Amino acid sequence: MTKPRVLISDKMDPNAAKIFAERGCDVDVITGETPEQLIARIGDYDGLAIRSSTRVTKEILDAAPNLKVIGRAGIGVDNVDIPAASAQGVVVMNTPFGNSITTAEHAIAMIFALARQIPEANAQTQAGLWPKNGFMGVEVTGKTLGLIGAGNIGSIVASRALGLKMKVVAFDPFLTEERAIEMGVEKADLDTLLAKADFITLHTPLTDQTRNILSRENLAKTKKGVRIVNCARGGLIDEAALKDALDSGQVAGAALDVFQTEPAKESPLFGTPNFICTPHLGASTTEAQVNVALQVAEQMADYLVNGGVTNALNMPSLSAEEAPKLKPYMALAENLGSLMGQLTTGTIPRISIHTEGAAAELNAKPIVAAVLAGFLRTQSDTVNMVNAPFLAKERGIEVREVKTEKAGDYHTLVRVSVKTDAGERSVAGTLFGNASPRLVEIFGIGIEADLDGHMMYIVNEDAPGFIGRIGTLLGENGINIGTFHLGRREAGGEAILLLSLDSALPADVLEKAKALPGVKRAMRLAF
Ligand SMILES: NC(=O)c1ccc[n+]([C@@H]2O[C@H](COP(=O)([O-])OP(=O)(O)OC[C@H]3O[C@@H](n4cnc5c(N)ncnc54)[C@H](O)[C@@H]3O)[C@@H](O)[C@H]2O)c1
Ligand SMILES: O=C(O)CC[C@@H](O)C(=O)O
Repeated sequence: MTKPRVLISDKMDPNAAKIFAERGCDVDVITGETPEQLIARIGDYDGLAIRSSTRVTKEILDAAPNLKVIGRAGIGVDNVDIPAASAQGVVVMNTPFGNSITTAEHAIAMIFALARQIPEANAQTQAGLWPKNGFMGVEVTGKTLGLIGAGNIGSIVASRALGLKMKVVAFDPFLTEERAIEMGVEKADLDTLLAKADFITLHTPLTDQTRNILSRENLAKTKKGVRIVNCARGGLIDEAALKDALDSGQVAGAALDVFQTEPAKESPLFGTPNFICTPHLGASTTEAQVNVALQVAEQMADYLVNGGVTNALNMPSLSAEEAPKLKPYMALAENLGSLMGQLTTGTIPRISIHTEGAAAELNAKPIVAAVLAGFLRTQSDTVNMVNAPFLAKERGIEVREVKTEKAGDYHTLVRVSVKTDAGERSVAGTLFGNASPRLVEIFGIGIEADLDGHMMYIVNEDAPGFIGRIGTLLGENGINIGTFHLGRREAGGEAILLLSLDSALPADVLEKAKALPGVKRAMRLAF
């Protein structure tokens, strides 16, 4: 088996390259390239490991037919076009915890830097001014910290602030009352936070809801003399309004690690008294960079080598322990989806995936994704488990998951049903010996068959002599039958025949099969 190839395109701790090599990947470290250079190179790689400098655009993805995974050594993935990656079936992963402590500590450092004006005092002291009387600070003890965003980083900031004897008021629409109590913070709405906080620190992603969360209007609602820290994302604060608020004294100090446009080589805020900044250094500690580099390499190698999925933003997680257990189910699910896709025509408004018995105890998301991939691959050969759920949504297909823990006739069963113009139709399969996928039902008719390679599907009237006729037709045309499976509703009623063939069925032979007496439907299948 050829080794997966990985490109590390941003400056990253050398442990990442070491881990990739140890886990069976060929790795190249080529940083600082232009987008054009990356476009020329990326076609050779299965994995791309990045920090924040590489922008993974649709143009780069279009030039990357072999790419399977993008790994962000860090949290924010705003430099990756995730919809384009998903559409192309590329998994996007991040390392959501590796730099949280470091970034939280940067926010705390910024709070102190503002409270005691350390950068400016340092600059003037080193300029020989000894400005002993120019820098009257404030204590943080007893002050109220307004936390906007109480996730991983926000909650670490809150615990550090509580240790510094600050009171913490948090605004986060997803923060429950119980979690707020556990964190020791007061849950508040945004206006209350703005009115109460002596310091405000932001820890949300940049979304349509959080963009300009500190807008001109909201800055005007703050307590006069508030100090503001942003170590999350540029765009959360209206920078022009912040400049005016600093000038007017409404805001006594502001510390930004992140800017609306980065790299921020110029800004109206530069040079404003009581404004301090760092060049997106929130995650820049030795510890955090080792953490995220190790994590991203482990996660990406696990995916490329074993199929394990951790911290993916566009695919359900699948641990390396779960992967082997789920693997035969995913093969079964994909085959059932593919069978259904080949047997049905017209628009499909709904697909239901029903797991029963042992299958119902498993993580259903990968099974569902595999059914959809199999189903949609009959319409497009670029479909995989990553983009299938997005494509299904795009095509207006409602996807339902149903679980029945009690086993029926089979100890484990996956059933795929679709809504068609002719009503609900379903196919079902099981695993023999917990390992071998086996079809057990087509459209209400019991039939046991392996779905593999070239196959032929026939619906006919159950009558004597039919099997001989089809055998003769195939034999006369040099087509060898591998396996032969029969099922019927009742004697003399509708019967189905599934044949595995040693070679593809030519179109003219298919036409002759369709013309045989009693044949209602005949088609080629491929798995
Ligand atoms: N400066 C840096 O170098 C650096 C380093 C790491 C992370 N970050 C950034 O810090 C931010 C926070 O990271 P995290 O790991 O804590 O993320 P997280 O997902 O754990 O937490 C984000 C929190 O924001 C909350 N939130 C979402 N929408 C909100 C809204 N409209 N109003 C208020 N709260 C809202 C969420 O409920 C969640 O609790 C991210 O933007 C990340 O990219 C920056
Ligand atoms: O890689 C970096 O230095 C920045 C990381 C940070 O912005 C993140 O979102 O993790």
